Amino acid sequence: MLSIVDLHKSYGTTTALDGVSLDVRPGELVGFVGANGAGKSTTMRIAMGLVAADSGTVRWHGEPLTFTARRRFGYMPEERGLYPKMRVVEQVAYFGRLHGMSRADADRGAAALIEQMGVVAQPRDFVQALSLGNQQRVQLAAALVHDPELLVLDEPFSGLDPVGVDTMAEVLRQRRRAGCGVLFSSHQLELVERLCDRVVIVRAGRVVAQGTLDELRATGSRDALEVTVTGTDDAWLDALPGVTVRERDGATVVLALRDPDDDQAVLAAAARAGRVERFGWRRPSLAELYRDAVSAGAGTDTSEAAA
Ligand SMILES: Nc1ncnc2c1ncn2[C@@H]1O[C@H](COP(=O)(O)OP(=O)(O)OP(=O)(O)O)[C@@H](O)[C@H]1O
Repeated sequence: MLSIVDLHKSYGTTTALDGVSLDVRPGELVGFVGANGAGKSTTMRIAMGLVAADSGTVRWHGEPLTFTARRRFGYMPEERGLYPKMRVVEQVAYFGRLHGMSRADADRGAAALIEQMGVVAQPRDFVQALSLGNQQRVQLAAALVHDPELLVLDEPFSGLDPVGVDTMAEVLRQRRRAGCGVLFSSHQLELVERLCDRVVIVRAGRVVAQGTLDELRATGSRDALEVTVTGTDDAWLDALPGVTVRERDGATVVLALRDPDDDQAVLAAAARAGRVERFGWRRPSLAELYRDAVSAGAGTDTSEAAA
């Protein structure tokens, strides 16, 4: 297990990290989300030993991280790091050898991964001749070739086409099944919601929420009531105390109820006003949970470390 504990990091007067703690367990996909500049890349760089923290620790299975342990990690940096004048398979195999693989194993592993990642290229093509999305697939292959125990991926989905996203997601699921822990950052919250076992939300260098989606739902946004009524305007809502309109879209309103047991009164009022086409509770999406967590005053951390 990777344990990141209370990382602090400043660049001059800019506080990049202000006490970030998170864990990544074997066989677990953890989504790392937060606004631009929130501190995701800095956390990942410190975990990979590329940047020194001002304070805090990074542990691997309870021990301080060593160079040998880090060789068992796979990393996809945000700034990417391919050699443009190397050929595609040669490039991936090179990363394998850097992680201690024999030439034969690295060559074999590289060729298999290039195929699995669906890279559109000839083996003898130079990396620089590939489209950005294909370079990104090569970059993931380079992070995976030595069969790492932990993957740290900085925005692996950005810039991929929909098929590339599916391929990348399936590869990550496979690694999870094989017991690999995965920490990846992303701004694509629907994807994170679909893929992750746990989510860590960071804001201005602090973790403001972390846990499974159910844990976040238990402490974050309450469920919303979605009602579609035709043949009327919104006036039927006026007489309902304790009901707030969160969203409106044509005949559909999304409501927050102070007392969830008032839902039957809402249904009765809607039926009196017009034709009720749809009525039901909706669980908050990760996007809604995220908005709640990063809004001022949020501070929900359901991790054991925070308990
Ligand atoms: N090398 C650096 N020198 C100075 N400031 C830096 C450096 N690296 C990061 N920062 C600052 O630290 C803060 C955190 O940046 P970081 O790149 O970790 O955010 P992020 O969450 O990865 O953002 P994004 O989603 O845009 O990639 C930002 O204010 C950034 O400007």
